Amino acid sequence: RLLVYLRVRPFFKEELSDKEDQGCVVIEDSQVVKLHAPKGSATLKSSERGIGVAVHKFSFTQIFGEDTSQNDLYVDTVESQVSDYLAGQNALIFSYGVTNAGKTYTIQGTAKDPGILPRVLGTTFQHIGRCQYGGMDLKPYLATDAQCLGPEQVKLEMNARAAIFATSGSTETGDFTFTLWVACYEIYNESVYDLLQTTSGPKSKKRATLRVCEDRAGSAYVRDLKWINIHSLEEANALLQFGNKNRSAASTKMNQSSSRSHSIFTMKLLKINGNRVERISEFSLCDLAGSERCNKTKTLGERLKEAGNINNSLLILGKCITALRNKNLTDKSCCIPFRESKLTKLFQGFFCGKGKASMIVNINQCASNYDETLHVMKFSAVAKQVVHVIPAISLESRSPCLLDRHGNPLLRTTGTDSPVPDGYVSEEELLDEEDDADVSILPQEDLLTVIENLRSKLLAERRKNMVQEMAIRKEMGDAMLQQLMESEELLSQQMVELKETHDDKLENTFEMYKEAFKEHAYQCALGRIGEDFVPVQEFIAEEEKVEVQLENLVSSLKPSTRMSTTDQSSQTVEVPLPNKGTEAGSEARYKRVFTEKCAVEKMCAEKQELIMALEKRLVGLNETLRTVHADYMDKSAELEFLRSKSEDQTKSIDDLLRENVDKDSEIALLKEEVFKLSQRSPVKTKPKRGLLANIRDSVSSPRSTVIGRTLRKNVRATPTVGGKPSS
Ligand SMILES: Nc1ncnc2c1ncn2[C@@H]1O[C@H](COP(=O)(O)OP(=O)(O)OP(=O)(O)O)[C@@H](O)[C@H]1O
Repeated sequence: RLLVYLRVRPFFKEELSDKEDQGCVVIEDSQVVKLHAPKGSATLKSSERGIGVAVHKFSFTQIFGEDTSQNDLYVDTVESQVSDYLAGQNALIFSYGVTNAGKTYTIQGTAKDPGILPRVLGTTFQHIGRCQYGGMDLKPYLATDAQCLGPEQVKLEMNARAAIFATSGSTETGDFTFTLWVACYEIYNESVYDLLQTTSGPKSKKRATLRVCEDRAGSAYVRDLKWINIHSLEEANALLQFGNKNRSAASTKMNQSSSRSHSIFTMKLLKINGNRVERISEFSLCDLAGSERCNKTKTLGERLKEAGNINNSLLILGKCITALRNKNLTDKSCCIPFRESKLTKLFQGFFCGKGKASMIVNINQCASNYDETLHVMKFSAVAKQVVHVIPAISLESRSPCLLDRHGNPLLRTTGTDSPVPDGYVSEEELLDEEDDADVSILPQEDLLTVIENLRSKLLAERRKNMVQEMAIRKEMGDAMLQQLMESEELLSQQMVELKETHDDKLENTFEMYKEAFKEHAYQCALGRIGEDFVPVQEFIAEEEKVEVQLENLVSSLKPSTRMSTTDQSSQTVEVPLPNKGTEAGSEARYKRVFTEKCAVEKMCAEKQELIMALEKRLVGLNETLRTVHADYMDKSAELEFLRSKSEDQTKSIDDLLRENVDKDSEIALLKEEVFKLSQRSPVKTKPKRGLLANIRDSVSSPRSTVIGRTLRKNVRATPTVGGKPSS
């Protein structure tokens, strides 16, 4: 079985302060972990709608919590594979997870706390000890073989070493039996780049891309990859640094894409007996690109590009792993789409008997990453069920072939020879050589086979492209739909918020008016009280005075009634006139009342001003209200537009899917037709150039339309009249 380990990264301080710790990852025991969907995650929302569940349970070969040291991880995961590698087996370790989950930390580690790779190198050098092969003339060749280099080539190898280590590269000679060669490369956007390439040309020069080819036995290798012979752990570390520097320099050019490229470090250990290479074992470590599905913040254009390339490798890896799990393979690997990406092409051997592969899954525990982490875990669950169904090839049958400096077989080492006949050129190599070799020199049967192969390859390629396009379109459609749904949700949320603030504002305004009116009424009442108010003592004093005056009046009237009426004219009626003291009191009272009246008037004027200001504010608020209302109407219209657009998109996706189904059936028909034609018509030997042109024509236009193909076929099938084509 494929060994699948899980490593959980500890939280960073910033993550804790951002409340990322919501108990999403719960390690039950050394093999079982539970994932709890946090608030706001799509998983939780779906589960609330009755789709899926909020808690998932996963099991692994072994789980490493956040306290696991680099050494413990190494000992428990890789050490046994390193022992196998030193004994001659091949091994592959790859790390998988989202960006920032700790993949690079696990593979490379830090200077203080080295990861798996430096530890593997350390163990290897410990094993080799002083038994190193002194020369530099035995080097790995293609996928599994070795080459004996001539003096000139050795010189070149020494220069390559010197360019990296800045030393002469000379080594002591002695009784050595091992030699270690390493290479380092990355795959970005389906292009392979050498990370040990020393730049000699202009800085702006584009990095050279390398090709993935197959050797005679069908094993994949990277052509022209730089292999460096290293003699110590220090050299290994220096080389790693060199590779990392190259990677980061390139990543700035590629828009910080280091986490979106797969970086692979491969070492080949040659065991040498005298001047014979007894065996070669390979150990590869791959730091995969971040597995996030790029549907969060990227623009559609970017997403399309990456969905079609970088993540395509991961997609194909996922497909291969799923197919490996599903298929009970016997000896065929054709159903597994290894060839659909560079990464899987290179990994293929490890799933088909070349060696053992194991995967370290890295996750962080952040709530905001939950959905992506769940995706990673689901992938891992499938991977864990992969069984290495093809038995490992025995060491004897893997004895390398030794070639001379020109690549011709020098001598066969022990073990059974490869069943592949000498002079056999693999299809891949044939295609690779297409630019500089004339295939028409091949015998007729071979040519026919090549044509057949090319034709089926072309069809497969077209089909693959179509399927890929469909997948991309579907992903795009889903992403757009998701985006539309999100914006719809956002807009309705905004609307609710707008309504709420609007209501709040209205309520505030009403309250303000109410208060103002209350205040106004109160002030008016106060004013009225001020006008009518007479202090009680004054009132009583006044009452007493009136009584006294009345009494005076009554008493003064009494004698006059006793007098004759004739005297009435001369009689002076004593009208009670205010005495001096009473006059002064009235004046004072008048003054006080007047002052109070003035104060009240002033207060009234102020209140009037306040009312005016409030009225003005009310007008302003009404204006805002009107604007908000207009905004609201606009947003509603926009929402309506987006909704109808989304419906259109869904409709067009449906059309495309339908179209693709039609295309599939068309391909099937064409295939049938081709098959019938090839059976019906005896093959005519065509002139070399013409045939080559035909092959090139059919190979060089994989994207030509169905109509184009039909036309070509018709032209070829046109009957000839007197040896000349009829018009
Ligand atoms: N187990 C761990 N213990 C302590 N720190 C860790 C651990 N794992 C990762 N880190 C730290 O977390 C950060 C991110 O890790 P790393 O760069 O390895 O993530 P990654 O998955 O490789 O990201 P990318 O895909 O971008 O390369 C680094 O600073 C690393 O030092």
